[in-house]
Amino acid sequence: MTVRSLLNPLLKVCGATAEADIDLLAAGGVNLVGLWHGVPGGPAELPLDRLADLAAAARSTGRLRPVLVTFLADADAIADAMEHSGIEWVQLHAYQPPALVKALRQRRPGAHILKVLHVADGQCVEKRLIPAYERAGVDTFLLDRVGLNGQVGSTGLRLAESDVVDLVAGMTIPFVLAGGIDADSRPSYPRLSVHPGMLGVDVDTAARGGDGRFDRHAVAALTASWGGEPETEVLELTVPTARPVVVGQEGAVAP
Ligand SMILES: O=C(O)c1ccccc1N[C@@H]1O[C@H](COP(=O)(O)O)[C@@H](O)[C@H]1O
Repeated sequence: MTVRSLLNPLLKVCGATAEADIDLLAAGGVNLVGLWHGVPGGPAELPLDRLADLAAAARSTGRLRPVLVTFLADADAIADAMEHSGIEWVQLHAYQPPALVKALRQRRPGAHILKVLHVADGQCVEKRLIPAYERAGVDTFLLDRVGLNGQVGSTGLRLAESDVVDLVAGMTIPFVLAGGIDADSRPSYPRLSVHPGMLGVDVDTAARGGDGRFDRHAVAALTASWGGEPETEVLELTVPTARPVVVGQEGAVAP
């Protein structure tokens, strides 16, 4: 086991669809790239072979870790996509139950499972399920806002720190913050951004320009504000005052 110290959160950017996206995000200092599979009708949806191509392209940069982002609710289909693409991190971005997490954990024991918790009208929809998700094998929770019409994912709507700070206090595993994160939003999270359990931030809308494509200036502004340190360098740091995270095998991060 390695004790890991993060000076800044990891930066994840979601929805790459081309090798040029991967190059832009890697050059911009991003740590994790979200690749969609099983997001029906989504503009960044990838068939399995493209998922595998882009995952390989991300790994080949030496700094970008691919994350499968999915609405799928079938553990075997998710595990098959992970096996096919070689992706070890998965973001369950919908209302998949703890039983699915448990089944996926059995199929992929070394995977890093991120489970999204949705916040609507200031309340976490899955609040009562948090202990069950932890027992089922979730590694990290991802906090995101539900859109005004029930939209899930890429709402561009900011979470209020006061809505989630108590929620985070009851968790036994790390969390990633999402929902309208941009280069100016860090001061809105004075407590969460220094919380020992905060593993990273996840961004879609604010990484893009007016044309909907990733924009290198927007990505550079996110990196400057939120961090995005190379994981390999982070692993070598030992700063007593930084937030500690324990890293087990490659890709498995636990508190
Ligand atoms: O980006 C999407 O459209 C998307 C689709 C399906 C699942 C997740 C998706 N994105 C996630 O949305 C949040 C926050 O996005 P934003 O910065 O508020 O636009 C983030 O967790 C993305 O992974």
